[in-house]
Amino acid sequence: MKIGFIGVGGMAQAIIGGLLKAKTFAPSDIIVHSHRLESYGPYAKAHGLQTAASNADVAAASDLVVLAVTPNVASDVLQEIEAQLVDGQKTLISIVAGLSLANMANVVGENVPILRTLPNVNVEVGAGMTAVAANAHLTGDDLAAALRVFNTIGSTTTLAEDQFGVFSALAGSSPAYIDFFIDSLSRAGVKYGLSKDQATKIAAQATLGSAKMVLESDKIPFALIDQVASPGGSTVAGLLAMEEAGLMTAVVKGIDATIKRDAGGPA
Ligand SMILES: NC(=O)C1=CN([C@@H]2O[C@H](COP(=O)(O)OP(=O)(O)OC[C@H]3O[C@@H](n4cnc5c(N)ncnc54)[C@H](O)[C@@H]3O)[C@@H](O)[C@H]2O)C=CC1
Ligand SMILES: O=C(O)[C@@H]1CCC=N1
Repeated sequence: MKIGFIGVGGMAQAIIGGLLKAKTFAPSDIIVHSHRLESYGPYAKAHGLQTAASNADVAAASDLVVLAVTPNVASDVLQEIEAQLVDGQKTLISIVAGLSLANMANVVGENVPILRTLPNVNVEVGAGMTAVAANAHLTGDDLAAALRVFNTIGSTTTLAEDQFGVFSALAGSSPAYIDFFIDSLSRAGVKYGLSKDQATKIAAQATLGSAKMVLESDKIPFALIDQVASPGGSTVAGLLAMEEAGLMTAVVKGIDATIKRDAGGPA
């Protein structure tokens, strides 16, 4: 089975990196094309991937065709590959935020099996979180093959398309927000004399462990907060100071802005 990527930017490289680490595909079964050979050529060579001369050539050579371009060019690119997809023999996988199954079918035809996905950058280390929605033509072994791509590089969840906006904020964009939090913790460590490198490792490991506790213990986050905050202790003093500075409101406002922009609002 061959998988082709149209667009070889940050997200496509995160997916390819995860797939290579998980050995889901051999490098020679991954085909790439983007619009600037000088940027994707050296990347493909370094990882032993095949390159194609055009978007249409990627689609012609692949069983799974991953659309990984920015939303503003997605429709034009789909028009370029429509002839390769129209007979319904290949599966189109989109990672484009805000692009619906109906939008895609309007361009490539109603018979094409399509998986709409919204992965996050953590797929690169096999710890991704990907939302998926399949159209009616993607079933059986073809659906299993498309889902396997994302199941080998993290978790997947099937989602109604009208929930992709909130998912995109909570999982697609949130690695940036969580990294912002880790960097803020780390900076506070630097304020008190730790080196940036050591403070970042400490903050990142604490974040990783806390996420594991939420996923693996049967406790909700608030119960875990109470477990850490000793009566009369330092943690409750910190929590109250963070809340006075508006941490929860800041996070919710950030998610509001993310969802608004994903829905086509102003930047
Ligand atoms: N960065 C992230 O964490 C996530 C991104 N996404 C989606 O992934 C898609 C790509 O995002 P990024 O990788 O962040 O952007 P990027 O700007 O890093 O990559 C876009 C790629 O598309 C290529 N491209 C542009 N026009 C093209 C054309 N006409 N034909 C072929 N290739 C073309 C560019 O050369 C580049 O390789 C977007 O639609 C975004 O919504 C989805 C989930 C998470
Ligand atoms: O920033 C963006 O538009 C994309 C969508 C989710 C993550 N990155």
